[in-house]
Amino acid sequence: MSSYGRAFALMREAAQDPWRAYTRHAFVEGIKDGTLPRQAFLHYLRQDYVFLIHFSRAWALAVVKSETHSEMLAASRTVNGLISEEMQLHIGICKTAGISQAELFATPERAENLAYTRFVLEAGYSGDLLDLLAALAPCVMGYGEIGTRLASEVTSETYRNWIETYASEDYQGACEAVGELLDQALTRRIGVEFEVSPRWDRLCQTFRTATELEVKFWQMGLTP
Ligand SMILES: Cc1ncc(C[n+]2csc(CCO)c2C)c(N)n1
Repeated sequence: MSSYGRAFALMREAAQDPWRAYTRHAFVEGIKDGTLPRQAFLHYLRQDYVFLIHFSRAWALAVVKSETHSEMLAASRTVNGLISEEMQLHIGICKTAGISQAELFATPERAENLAYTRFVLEAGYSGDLLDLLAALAPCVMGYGEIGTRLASEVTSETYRNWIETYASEDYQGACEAVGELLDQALTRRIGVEFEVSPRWDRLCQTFRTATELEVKFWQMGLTP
């Protein structure tokens, strides 16, 4: 996991239990072995589409909270990747499954979904780039970790497309870029020994809460 950076490895370690519940959730295992009901997957995708709208807004806020050109570049690349690739992927899969764009756009937002994205946005509104990135990191790196593991353990063709998206070199590169952004943003604002600063515990707590909200998001996926 060191390819996702030093800060991520430390935050992940501090949130070990929820991290495991997130990356090895029954929903994820159902994607791996193909036992996840199609209806649950499509319900998840529709909610995820709404999720990505607000996540794109949160990454746009990261551009606002940037202090250097390289931070702006990394954040704006993620905004672009989200809107032009990840959201398009969802529209495409839903279309193939017979869900129109109009239907997708009209998806009522579930409370678990709202809680997660507004928590992230609030971390950014009231804090600086570090608070925001600590809330954003579990989403980005968690899917990177899930994608890599599932690509090597997959036993079914059913959800191979989804797995390949997150296992792809492209996506793994995006995770590495966010890991580097997090390390550099911390070093710039706190110093190289950021993990001994008074801010560190609170940043780890934000990371942990976002991880717990990812667990609840999977759980929501299992209850259409
Ligand atoms: C609930 C939920 N959590 C994480 C992701 C994955 N994801 C969302 S934004 C982003 C960063 C830009 O690539 C990534 C990887 C998702 N789709 N849905």
